[in-house]
Amino acid sequence: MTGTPGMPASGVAAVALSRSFGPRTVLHDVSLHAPAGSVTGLLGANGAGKSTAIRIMLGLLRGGGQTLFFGQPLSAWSSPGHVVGAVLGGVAGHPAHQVRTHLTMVAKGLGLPKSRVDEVLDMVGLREAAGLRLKALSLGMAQRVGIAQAMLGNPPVLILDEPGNGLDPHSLRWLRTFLCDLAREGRAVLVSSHLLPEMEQLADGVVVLARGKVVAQTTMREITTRTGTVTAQSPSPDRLAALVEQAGGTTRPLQDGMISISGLDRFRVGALAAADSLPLTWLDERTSSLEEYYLSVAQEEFHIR
Ligand SMILES: Nc1ncnc2c1ncn2[C@@H]1O[C@H](COP(=O)(O)OP(=O)(O)OP(=O)(O)O)[C@@H](O)[C@H]1O
Repeated sequence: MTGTPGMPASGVAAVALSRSFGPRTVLHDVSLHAPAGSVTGLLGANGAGKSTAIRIMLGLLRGGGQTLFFGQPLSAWSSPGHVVGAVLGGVAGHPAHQVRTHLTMVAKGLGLPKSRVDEVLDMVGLREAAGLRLKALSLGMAQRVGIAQAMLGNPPVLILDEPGNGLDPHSLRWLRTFLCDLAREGRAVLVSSHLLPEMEQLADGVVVLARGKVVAQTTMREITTRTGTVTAQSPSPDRLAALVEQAGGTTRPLQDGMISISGLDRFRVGALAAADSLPLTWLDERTSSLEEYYLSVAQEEFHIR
């Protein structure tokens, strides 16, 4: 594997994706990296460009830029189905075909034995439903069949476009566990979504798209640690505020001698108070949610143009 200078050789990396429909540019210079061994969330409001970016990455839609799968463009791999599995919503098969028939046809196209169909059906917990016709599948079952199909070639990269849409809580939990397990096995999993609480539990890293541009790419760990808020209460709130501000934090008075502190974590605040023999009657730290982070970086989405 040779790779391309400046582009990550692990997982899937897209550089400078762009696309216009007529005079309208809907993707501008979008670059993102979904590393191996983790789940990366591609977040954005309706129309932000998530599906367009994914389709260009998969070579299903023409567009500018380049996408590398483990260092190589998809066209350089002899069998793309063994490199990337895609779940783009629904099952693209004949509605009258049974699940097993459909998957067997796809497996054949990939040069895989019939036994692989049973393996992927077991993987998604659908062995019992193998005889159902595609048109009879519930939304959750259809999503699992789509995932089984994507997993036939045992690809190291899985890309899913809004896989959680319309799923009930059981199916959502199943999906979350399944995708996390795939990532722990070393695969790169890229998932687009606007379900922020769901992504908060699922993703290791996020890329935020707003109006066709990447406005942030970071890890969940960064989000929850960097933007936390500490609340502290002391009999001398002014003294505590002065200590915090001298140490580089910012403070805001609340009710009952409480102050809200940002820029320092609770350990630092506790240590500052102890060093000054200042009693604390309350000390609490609340980490930021993905939703708060998302709204802070993608806030222009809500400006009326
Ligand atoms: N074939 C097309 N012709 C014209 N405009 C299109 C076409 N496909 C997408 N668009 C436009 O491109 C923009 C991005 O669409 P895209 O489907 O990629 O967004 P998205 O983030 O996936 O949104 P959603 O969450 O609603 O699926 C939208 O404004 C959409 O209307």
